[in-house]
Amino acid sequence: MVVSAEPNIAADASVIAGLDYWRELPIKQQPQWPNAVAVAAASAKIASYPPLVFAGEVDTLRDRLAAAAQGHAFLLQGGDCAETFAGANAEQIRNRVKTVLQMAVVLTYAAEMPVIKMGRMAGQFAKPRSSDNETRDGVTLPAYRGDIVNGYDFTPESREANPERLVQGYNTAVATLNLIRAFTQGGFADLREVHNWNRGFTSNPANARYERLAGEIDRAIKFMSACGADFEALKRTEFFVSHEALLMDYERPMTRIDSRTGTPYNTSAHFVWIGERTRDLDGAHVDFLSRVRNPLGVKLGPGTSGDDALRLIDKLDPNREPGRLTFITRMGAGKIRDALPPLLEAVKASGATPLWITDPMHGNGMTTPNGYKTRRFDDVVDEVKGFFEAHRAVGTFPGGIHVELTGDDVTECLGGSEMLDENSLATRYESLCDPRLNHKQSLELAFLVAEELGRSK
Ligand SMILES: O=C[C@H](O)[C@H](O)COP(=O)(O)O
Ligand SMILES: C=C(OP(=O)(O)O)C(=O)O
Ligand SMILES: [Mn+2]
Repeated sequence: MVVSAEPNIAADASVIAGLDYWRELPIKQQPQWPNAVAVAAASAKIASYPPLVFAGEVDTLRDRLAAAAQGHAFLLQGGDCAETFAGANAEQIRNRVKTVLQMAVVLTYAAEMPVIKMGRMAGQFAKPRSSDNETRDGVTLPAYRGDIVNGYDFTPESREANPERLVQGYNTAVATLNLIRAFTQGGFADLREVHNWNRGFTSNPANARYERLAGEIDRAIKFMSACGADFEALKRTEFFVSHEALLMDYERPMTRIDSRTGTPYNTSAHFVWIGERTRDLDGAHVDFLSRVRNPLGVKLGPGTSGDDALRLIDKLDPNREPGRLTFITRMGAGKIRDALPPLLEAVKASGATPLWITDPMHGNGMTTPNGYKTRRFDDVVDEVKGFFEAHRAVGTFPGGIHVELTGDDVTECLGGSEMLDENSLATRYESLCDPRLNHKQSLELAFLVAEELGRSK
C-alpha cells in the first residue's frame, strides 16, 4: 500500500511469510468451497484492489480506544448481525448510521466523554454457525454462512459456496464505506440535527421516561450555541468500521504492508474481532490476527477462564499496547454477574488494561415455539446492567457496548417500549441470522445505558 512520497519501507521477508502461517494451523468455520482454483483467483483479484481504509486511520482508532481503556472515552459498536448485499442501499445504510449517531449523542452527554462510533458495517458478511447444515422438511443443505459465502435461499444452488461472492463482498464493502464517509463528513452528522431526531423519539408518550434527559441535552446545545460554539466542526464526525475477521480468503488478501512502517494492516476495516467460536489460542485466526497492527476485539463467552483471557493477552497484545485489545464479553444476562467479575479480577491482577465492552446480544438468544430466533429487550438491558455492576465491583472501567441493531422498524427482538410480542415477530422479521434491535429499541437502549453511565460517575 503506497501512501506517500516518502521512501517505502518494505516488510521483512519473515513478516510476510508469517502472514501465511495460519495455513499450517487448525482452522474453524471456513466454507467448503467447491473450486479451490476459483477461490484463489478471487482472493488474488481482491489482493490487487485498493485498501478500504488507510493505516493512519487505523492508528487513530487505536489511540481513541486507548483513551477508552483508560476510562476517558466510551465505545459504541453496532450494526447488523449479517450485512447483506441487498441491504447495502442508501436508505438502509443511512438508517443504520443515523441510529448509531443518535445513540452516540445520548451517550456522549451522559458519559461526559467522547463516544467512539463504530459500525458493524462495510464487511460484516461472513457468519460462523452452530451447525454446518440446515434441515427443512427433511431436506438438508449447507448452512447459510453470510452473503460473502453463499445465498440464503434454501436451494442446493444457492447454498453452495460461491467464490464470486468474495469479490462482490469487497465491492459492497467499498460502496457501503463510501456512503458512510459521505454521510459522516458531508453534513448529515450535524449534532443539532441528530439531537432533533432524538426529540422525535422522546416526544412519543411511550418514551416519556427519557424526556428529561433529552431536555437536558437540548439545554446544553442551546447553551453551547449561546456561547458561540463552532457548530460547523460538529457537522462532521469520526466513524469507524469493523467486522468479525472470519473468512480467511477475504481477510488475508485485504492485509497489506503499510509503506510508512513496513508492518501489516488488515485494510478491510479499522477494527476486526475474533469470534467466540474461533478464538482458540493455537488456531489459525488468533495466529493471523496477532500479526496485524489493527486494534483487535475478542469475544468472550461465559465459559472463559481468567487464564484463557491472560493467554489471549499474551498472544495478541504481548507489548500491552494501549488500545490494541478489546475484550467483548457476551455472557448472557443470567450469567454475567457470576462469570465476569473473576475475569476482570484476573486481568486486573496481571496489570493488563484491555478495553472491556459488553455484547448483550449473543448470550441472550432464544427460539420461539413458532421458530423465530429472538432476544428479549429486557435481557439485553439486564446484561448491560450486570456489566456495569461487575465493573463497579472490581474497579475497572465499563468501556462500551456492542450491539446488533438496524435503523429499520423490524420486529426481531421482543419487548421495548413498543412491547413487541411473539405474535408480532412475523410482521417484519428480516435478519438472515441473529435478531437485531430495531431503531426505537436501539434508542431506548442508549437512554438506559445513559442512566447506567450516570450511576457509574
Ligand atoms: O452471529 C452469531 C452467530 O453467527 C450466530 O449466533 C450463529 O447462529 P446459529 O446458532 O443459528 O448458527
Ligand atoms: C458471531 C457473533 O458473535 P459471537 O462470536 O460472540 O458468537 C457475532 O457477533 O455476530
Ligand atoms: Mn450475531
